[in-house]
Amino acid sequence: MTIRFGVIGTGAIGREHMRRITQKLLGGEIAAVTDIDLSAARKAVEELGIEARIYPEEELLADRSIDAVIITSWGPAHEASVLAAIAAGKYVFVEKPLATTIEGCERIVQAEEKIGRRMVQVGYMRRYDRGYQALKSVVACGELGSPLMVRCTHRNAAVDERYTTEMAVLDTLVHELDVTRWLVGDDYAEVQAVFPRRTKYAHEALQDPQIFLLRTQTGIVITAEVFVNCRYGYDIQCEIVCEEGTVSLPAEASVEFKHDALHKRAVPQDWKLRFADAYDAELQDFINQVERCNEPQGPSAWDGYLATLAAEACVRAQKSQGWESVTPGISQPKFIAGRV
Ligand SMILES: NC(=O)C1=CN([C@@H]2O[C@H](COP(=O)(O)OP(=O)(O)OC[C@H]3O[C@@H](n4cnc5c(N)ncnc54)[C@H](O)[C@@H]3O)[C@@H](O)[C@H]2O)C=CC1
Ligand SMILES: O=C1[C@H](O)[C@H](O)[C@@H](O)[C@H](O)[C@H]1O
Repeated sequence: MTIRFGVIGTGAIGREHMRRITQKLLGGEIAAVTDIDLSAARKAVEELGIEARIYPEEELLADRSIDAVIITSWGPAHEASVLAAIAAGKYVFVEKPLATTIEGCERIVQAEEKIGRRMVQVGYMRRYDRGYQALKSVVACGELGSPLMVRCTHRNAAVDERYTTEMAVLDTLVHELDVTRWLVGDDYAEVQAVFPRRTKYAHEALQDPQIFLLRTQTGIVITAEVFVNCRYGYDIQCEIVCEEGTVSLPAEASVEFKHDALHKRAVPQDWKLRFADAYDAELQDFINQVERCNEPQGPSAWDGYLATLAAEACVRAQKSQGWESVTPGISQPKFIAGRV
């Protein structure tokens, strides 16, 4: 059976996911697309050279021939589309964030709870990256003892004038917020923000770089740096310090040069390439589960809620410069309990 997908939002990553499902992955096809700007949807279909229906979101979600939806619209639009897709009985892959408000995430978690099964997978693709999966295996097997500290770095070469101080959390740090709790198997208790000296390459309204301290419920302390005008490339680092040793995310495989008295290797420049295999793996997993009428196995609505909850506390910490607590307002659904 080929899973017929409807895509909601045909911008940068929406087109990326349409291309990978059409040209690379197995078992899925793009049967319908929509966008708040239908001409953008039409252009995306034409560029990909596929036959797909183009119609408003309401019609797409009412179309019984569509098995599942992929939501790659602008973050604030996610909640409404996810809730409508669940109500229409369609499986949902939604790009991060699950929703841009805690209340929106709670409504989605409760909508799933009402039907008693998972329908949603959130696009926190780093859990599908082989390097992060290797990190998690080492921590989980306990050969280094318990994790005590984690050091993360999330650096982009440059961002434009529209990028804000809050987006450093809501768009960027949110990847570390999801993947780190998954790596150490522990949830956050409190967070703090520290602002170093600003780089001259940050536009006037942007604090850059930023450092976040997060303490988990068992006392693990995570230092997460976000630096979005680092100039030299897209540099993602993660080191976990345990009682008897450390384990680090491997650098992406790339050739090494020894030339002209220098020993050098390339730094990745683009998140699309750095995590290309992880995007493929998360969507192939989603396709496979939907094909078997199984619940999605990737990051759940509950994971998406906890990421947004921590992100919201980080945004509060940006303003207060003090410790801000991370306290869930709802309980974990029973059908998700114990799954990390
Ligand atoms: N997992 C990852 O590594 C990445 C995730 N993302 C996430 O994907 C989402 C989209 O990001 P981009 O593709 O970079 O944005 P974009 O701005 O390139 O595309 C967004 C598209 O959504 C459409 N749109 C906006 N509101 C809509 C609505 N209410 N209904 C339908 N369509 C609507 C816009 O017209 C546009 O075509 C964001 O949530 C972003 O955080 C983006 C880049 C990487
Ligand atoms: O989701 C993403 C990308 O995956 C990059 O990791 C971030 O740097 C970017 O800010 C965000 O849009």
